[in-house]
Amino acid sequence: MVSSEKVQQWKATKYIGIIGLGDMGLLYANKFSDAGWKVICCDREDFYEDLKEKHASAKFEVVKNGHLVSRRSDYIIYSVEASNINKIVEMYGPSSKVGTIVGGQTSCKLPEIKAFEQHLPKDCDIITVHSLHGPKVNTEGQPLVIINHRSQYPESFEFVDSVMSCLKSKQVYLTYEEHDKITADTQAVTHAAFLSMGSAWAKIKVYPWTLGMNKWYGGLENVKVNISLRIYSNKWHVYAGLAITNPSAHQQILQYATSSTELFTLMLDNKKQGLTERLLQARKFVFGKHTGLLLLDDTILEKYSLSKNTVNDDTDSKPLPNSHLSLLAIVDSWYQLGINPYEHMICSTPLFRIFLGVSEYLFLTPGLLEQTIDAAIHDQSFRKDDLEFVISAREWSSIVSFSNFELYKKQFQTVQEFFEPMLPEANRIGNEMIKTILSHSKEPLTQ
Ligand SMILES: NC(=O)C1=CN([C@@H]2O[C@H](COP(=O)(O)OP(=O)(O)OC[C@H]3O[C@@H](n4cnc5c(N)ncnc54)[C@H](OP(=O)(O)O)[C@@H]3O)[C@@H](O)[C@H]2O)C=CC1
Ligand SMILES: O=C(O)C(=O)Cc1ccc(O)cc1
Repeated sequence: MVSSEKVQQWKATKYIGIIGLGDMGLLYANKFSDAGWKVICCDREDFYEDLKEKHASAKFEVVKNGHLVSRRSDYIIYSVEASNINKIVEMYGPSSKVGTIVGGQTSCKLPEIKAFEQHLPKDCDIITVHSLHGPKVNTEGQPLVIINHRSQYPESFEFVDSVMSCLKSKQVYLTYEEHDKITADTQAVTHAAFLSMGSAWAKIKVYPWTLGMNKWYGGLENVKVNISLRIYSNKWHVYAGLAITNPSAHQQILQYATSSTELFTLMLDNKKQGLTERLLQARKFVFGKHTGLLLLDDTILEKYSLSKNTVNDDTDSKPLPNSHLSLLAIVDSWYQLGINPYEHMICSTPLFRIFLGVSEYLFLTPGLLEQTIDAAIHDQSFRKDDLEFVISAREWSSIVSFSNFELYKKQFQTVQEFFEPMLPEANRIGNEMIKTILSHSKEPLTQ
């Protein structure tokens, strides 16, 4: 434990540098400078004048480029696009002050670590981080991974730990290999599922919340819509970077597409027994040891709809039962890959916990799985949607496995444009929904 005198001395003498003043860089710059650390930031040189003016009254300093940040900082954090990390570290890394500590915020650590090893002077230590949440989520209590990759100075690790402690996040210490394996299981496949839902709706030109009580109605459906649109309201490079640059993620996303295809085929072939047996095995593997309360309650989530309809508007219609293919497929994927999602809670993002929560609800609410299988086999109402969903899941998997950033961007932005008019409203409702879900799960899910 570092003494408070020591921390005060560091705050008075040391500088934290942030290269990349985008959403996450700005979050860190504000948090660290509010906590009394001296912070120097930069973004691209072209933005310097604008940023200097925009942040004129901030507690942190804006400088022209990464060289100027690097030569003065005692801890440098690269908070830039994953696909550019090598180029940017190559550019500014050699300007790092002698003996400084360097880290980054990119979501997959292998390319970042490689870039640091290749371009940083040998006298620099490498201690890198990853906040497992988006820039608008309260940092308190959320997982924050700290990777002590190379430190030759005894105080380096304590220093980074002290700086990070002002985020009040749950600090988790891993190697970069452990980090990348876990986040492939949690983040990458979660995003693949919600990206596929969104692109399926966009392809059939459906805004699901406009169909009244008839279709896509209820708490589980609200989660699907709100989380999907939340992802599409963000920047494509965040999702592309963490999926494409992480080799383990390719396998997870491919399994998700394969599970979707195989379950859908069983539905088309009317193989109720085969479908039931496969899903019961998956349930036993993933939720077999589950005890206690479920994380999510469908009724809590019912009010977070983008729909302007109220139940009374549609009293004659009954919601059509959904096959919930996207949720069946994730539990099947975990089973096929031998992943216990509860073991990854230390490194979970809010979206992953919500995805696990809705899957848990579907598989563990008495009678709901049986009712869903019945609908999947006998009711054709969601067949067209499910077909598009399967195609979308396979498309995303191909794009990721071919490491095609350009196609990823194009596919993402096409869907984004389709939902554009609704994104601000979806974000507002999604934020409220997430707040409610997180406040109902103070303790992370346990088994
Ligand atoms: N957003 C999220 O939810 C999370 C993101 N991350 C990761 O954190 C990193 C940053 O993400 P985020 O803040 O969302 O992304 P942003 O796009 O908001 O921020 C990245 C910033 O870096 C700037 N940049 C690019 N090149 C340079 C350069 N040579 N010198 C200085 N700045 C440069 C970018 O400018 P320009 O836009 O012009 O390229 C941009 O402003 C990514 O690797 C992301 O994967 C991690 C956790 C959560
Ligand atoms: O919660 C999620 O999965 C998000 O979408 C936000 C996010 C994006 C990238 C990260 O590296 C961490 C969190």
